[in-house]
Amino acid sequence: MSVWVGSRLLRFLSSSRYFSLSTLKQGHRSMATGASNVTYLGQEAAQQFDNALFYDYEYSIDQLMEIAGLCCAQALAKVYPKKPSKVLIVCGPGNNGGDGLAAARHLLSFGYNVNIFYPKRTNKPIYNILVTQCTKLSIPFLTELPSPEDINAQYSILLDAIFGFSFKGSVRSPFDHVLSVLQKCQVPICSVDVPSGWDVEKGDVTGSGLNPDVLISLTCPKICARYFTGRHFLGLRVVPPELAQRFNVKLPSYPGTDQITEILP
Ligand SMILES: NC(=O)C1=CN([C@@H]2O[C@H](COP(=O)(O)OP(=O)(O)OC[C@H]3O[C@@H](n4cnc5c(N)ncnc54)[C@H](OP(=O)(O)O)[C@@H]3O)[C@@H](O)[C@H]2O)[C@@H](O)CC1
Ligand SMILES: [K+]
Repeated sequence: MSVWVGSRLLRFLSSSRYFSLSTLKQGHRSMATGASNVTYLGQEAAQQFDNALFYDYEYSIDQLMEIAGLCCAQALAKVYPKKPSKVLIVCGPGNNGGDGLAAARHLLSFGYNVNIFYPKRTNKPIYNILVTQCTKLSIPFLTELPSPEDINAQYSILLDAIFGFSFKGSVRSPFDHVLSVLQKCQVPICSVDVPSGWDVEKGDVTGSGLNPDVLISLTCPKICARYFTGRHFLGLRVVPPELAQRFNVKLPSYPGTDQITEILP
C-alpha cells in the first residue's frame, strides 16, 4: 500500500501543477525518447494532422476509430494480461469516446469482462453503430457511474475514453462529476490519447484531470504527454510517410507487425 501511495505521490509531484511550464512552446516539438525520436503535437497541429488523414488521404472515421480501439485494447492487455479482469470503459461525447466503444469489442474478444459508462451520447451514425454492436454482444451499458468504493470493489482496470485532443477549458457537466469520482478510484487507469481533464498542451493545470498509469497516444503523442510518467504507448500505425514529412513529424518504429509501440522515458 505504501509503495502504491509513494509512486502515486511521485507521479503527482512530477505532474504539470508542480512542473515549470516556462519551457513549453505552442505548436509541436521533437524530442529523443531513449532510442526513439518522437514529435509531440500541439492541439492545433493534432487537429490539422487529423484533418489531413481524413481529407487528403480519405480515411473514414470508422476506419481509424476501429484501429484506434484495437490499439487501446492491445496496450491494455499488454500491461494487464491477467484474466479474468473486469474493465470499466468510460466514454465521452466525441471521437475519443468512439475509440472506447471500439476498444470494448476488442477487449471482449480478448477475454475481458467489459462494462461501459457512456453518459452523454452523440446521436450520429458512427456512435450509434458502435453502441448497437456492443449491445448485440451483450456488453452492459451502466446507467449510473458507481461510487469510487464500488468501482474499486468491482473493477480491475479503467479505460478512460472521455476526452481527447479537442478538450478545452474547464470540465463541464456531467464530466466534472465523472472525473471527480474517477480521481478517487484506486483502480489503474489507461487513458486514450490524452489523460482526460488535462490541457492538451499544458497537462493537468487545473488539478481536475485523471492520473493514468498507461497512456495510449494515437498517431503522434500530444505535448501534454511530456508530463506523463507512466507506461506510454503509441498506436494508429497509419501515418503516411509524406504526411509525416509535411508536418515535420518524427515517429518511432513499430516492432515487426505490431500495432502499438512503447515510448520509453
Ligand atoms: N486521426 C486521429 O488522430 C484520430 C483520432 N481519434 C480520436 O479522436 C479524438 C479527438 O476527437 P474529437 O475531435 O471528437 O474530440 P474529443 O477530444 O473526443 O472531445 C470532443 C467532445 O468533448 C467535449 N468537450 C470539449 N471540452 C470539454 C469540456 N471542457 N467539458 C466538457 N466537454 C468538453 C466537446 O463538447 P462540445 O464542445 O461539443 O460541447 C465534444 O463533444 C482523439 O483524441 C482520438 O482519441 C480516433 O478516433 C480516430 C483517428
Ligand atoms: K482520454
